[in-house]
Amino acid sequence: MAAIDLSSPYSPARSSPAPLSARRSLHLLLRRPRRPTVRCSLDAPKQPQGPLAAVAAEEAPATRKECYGVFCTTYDLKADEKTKSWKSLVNIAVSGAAGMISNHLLFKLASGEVFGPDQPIALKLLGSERSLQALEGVAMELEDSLYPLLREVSIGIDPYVVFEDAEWALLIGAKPRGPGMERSALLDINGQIFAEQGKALNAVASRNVKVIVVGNPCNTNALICLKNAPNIPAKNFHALTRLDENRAKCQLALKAGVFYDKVSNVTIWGNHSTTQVPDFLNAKINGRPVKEVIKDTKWLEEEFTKTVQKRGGVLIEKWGRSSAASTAVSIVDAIRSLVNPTPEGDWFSTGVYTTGNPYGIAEDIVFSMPCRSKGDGDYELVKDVAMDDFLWERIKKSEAELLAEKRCVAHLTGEGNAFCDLPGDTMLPGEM
Ligand SMILES: NC(=O)C1=CN([C@@H]2O[C@H](COP(=O)(O)OP(=O)(O)OC[C@H]3O[C@@H](n4cnc5c(N)ncnc54)[C@H](OP(=O)(O)O)[C@@H]3O)[C@@H](O)[C@H]2O)C=CC1
Ligand SMILES: O=C([O-])CC(=O)C(=O)O
Repeated sequence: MAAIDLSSPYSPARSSPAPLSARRSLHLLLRRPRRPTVRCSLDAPKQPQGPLAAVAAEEAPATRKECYGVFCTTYDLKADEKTKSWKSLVNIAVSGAAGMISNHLLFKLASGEVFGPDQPIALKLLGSERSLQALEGVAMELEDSLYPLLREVSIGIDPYVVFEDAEWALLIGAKPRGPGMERSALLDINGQIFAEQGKALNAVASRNVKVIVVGNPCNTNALICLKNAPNIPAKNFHALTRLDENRAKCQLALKAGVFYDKVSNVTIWGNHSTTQVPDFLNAKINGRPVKEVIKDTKWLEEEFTKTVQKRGGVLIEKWGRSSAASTAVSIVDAIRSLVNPTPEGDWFSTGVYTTGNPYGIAEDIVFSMPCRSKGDGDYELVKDVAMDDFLWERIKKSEAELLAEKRCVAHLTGEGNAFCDLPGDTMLPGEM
């Protein structure tokens, strides 16, 4: 059995690379000032649940060895033939972990389909006071799923604790835009969340943490986050536009009558909003330019573009809630595109910091562009894509929207007073 230091606020498996004899445990991590980690069981008899469990345990003597359930079992992985070739533990932080997208994503992460069957992971789940109880439920479901690669689960409400040593941060939690709410108000409320989380990542995450911002408006949230994390390379921050790319591939496949694995080189340019530009000029079907395969230019310019831009809203009308499962799949795709080499000749779309971009896009915003990866978690921009007037005109509109969003959050990026002059038709894909 691994020795357990209950006087330490951190678990023995916390540092990375973790010893392979790492303890599998479920922690409950609460607000600063940091407290001793509480190891508790979600089904422990006579133990209070939720925040009370932490309080009760905190009052307990430091030597009290409370530990229940499967996450407290100590495994000597070296002794297990199957795990001899496993890599070091990877710490993955997820915010909005009790939300709908996370409810799909966490199980994919734990199954091994994202990082691979030889990659043990620790999940560090960020919620809030309002979601802590639900977060415990999520942790219980993870517990009951018996994933061999899931070595550690922590839940908490303080990003400075939950993001400690995170090597990936999947930032999903954000307030949804309610009826009658101005987009500027949404930018401000969510911007504050991402400013705080950027600061927390800057303070406690791995220096090379890769950050994928999902919570909307994700491009500008990503910009706010990176501006508040000056010690982390700006290049490491992404805004999720992979769902838009997947939606575009699906529409092109439908129109051409092919399966969607025949569609490649699809770029989403710009903002994850209704100004996004799905690029059919450079996209390919069966290795041939889309325009050679789909001769209906009017459809490409009008219907295809609009369908992709508004897909999220149509789905909400039908389903009554926003895309959650397909968003989780697209987060998986986005991560896999960074940890696996991009197939020869192809690329993927992701919203990245524009500094030094070769396309003439305004500097200092987060803009979706075509990228490639060697599979090391990093990426490079694809430089040789064609541009025409149709594409460029629309790219400039999305750029203008992002520049307006940026002016609106200047108070959160350290660039002075905010001035909000957002274009009237600015909308998220999920809005109609
Ligand atoms: N980029 C993309 O392609 C897509 C982005 N999205 C965006 O992802 C985000 C999450 O979506 P989804 O999981 O479906 O949403 P849910 O409503 O299911 O969950 C969102 C989570 O956000 C958290 N949250 C943070 N701050 C607030 C707040 N002020 N008020 C209310 N909730 C808050 C809540 O968790 P807690 O209480 O724990 O903080 C909640 O669990 C949304 O912003 C959505 O617009 C959705 C689809 C596609
Ligand atoms: O607007 C939303 O919350 C949903 C969204 O981003 C999408 O479906 O692309």
